[in-house]
Amino acid sequence: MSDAYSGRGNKDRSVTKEGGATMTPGPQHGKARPAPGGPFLIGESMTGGYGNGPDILHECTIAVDKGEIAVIVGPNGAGKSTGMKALFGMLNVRSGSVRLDGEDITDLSPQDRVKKGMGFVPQTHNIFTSMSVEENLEMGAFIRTDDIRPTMEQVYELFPILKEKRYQAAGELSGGQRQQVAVGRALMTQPKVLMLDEPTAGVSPIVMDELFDRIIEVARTGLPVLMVEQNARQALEIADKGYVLVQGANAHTGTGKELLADPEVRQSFLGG
Ligand SMILES: Nc1ncnc2c1ncn2[C@@H]1O[C@H](COP(=O)(O)OP(=O)(O)OP(=O)(O)O)[C@@H](O)[C@H]1O
Repeated sequence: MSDAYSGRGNKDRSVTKEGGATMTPGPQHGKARPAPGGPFLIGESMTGGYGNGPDILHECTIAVDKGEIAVIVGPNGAGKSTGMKALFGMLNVRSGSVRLDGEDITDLSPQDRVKKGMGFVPQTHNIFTSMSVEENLEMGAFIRTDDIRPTMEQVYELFPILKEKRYQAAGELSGGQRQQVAVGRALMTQPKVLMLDEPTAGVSPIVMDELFDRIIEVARTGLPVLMVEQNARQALEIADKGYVLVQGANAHTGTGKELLADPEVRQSFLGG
């Protein structure tokens, strides 16, 4: 049983009781099973903050495994984005560690983490607005030296509207389409794990549902997806694993289903 799954932060009030959890949770979008050596990507007991500033994260543990969708939810300012940034190497992690496929990457730069297989889509400024859709995808593949066209075709298959608009400036697209460009751009590196910071920010409920469908499709290919979401209820519905963060610490951890059914989570974070 992995500590990460039950959340090791000492304030964690996991709905999944220590030792009692099962590793076949929720929707289970992919066929892959969790590796015996621990989750594919894990930030374990991360404590840290920005620069020399105060700690924002307090022994925060976040993990995602192959074929899974893991979501981070919680109130505004809880440290959700900060948790993602810590995993991606954009934060000073003062204690705790980050491991990718069993390798300790705590000291690697974001650039080196990309080379190791991390795909990260930040919350804002995640596309080049004056460039065409296709140029954005090409930019995404900048670290590759092999033929990128098959990957581009896969992205166009996943997001057909992008193929239609491939010569259009990305800045002219709708909010939901821009998010598709951002996700597509990250997929162009052929990442081993995909991290999305609020992929549905500012889009309509219908577009949100569509984006979630595409994200499920991505996860079904076996690619682990970790995302921060404001739309907690909808995100937990598609989550194999959910983390509720409060004040930079794990407050509740469980399968999406478990969290949705937990009276305290419902009361405090899902509007009853
Ligand atoms: N670049 C930064 N430098 C210093 N402090 C920051 C920085 N970014 C965020 N913070 C602080 O870290 C805390 C957590 O912010 P964070 O953006 O991680 O929360 P969040 O849960 O993602 O919130 P939201 O849902 O509003 O996006 C806040 O107190 C915020 O002011």
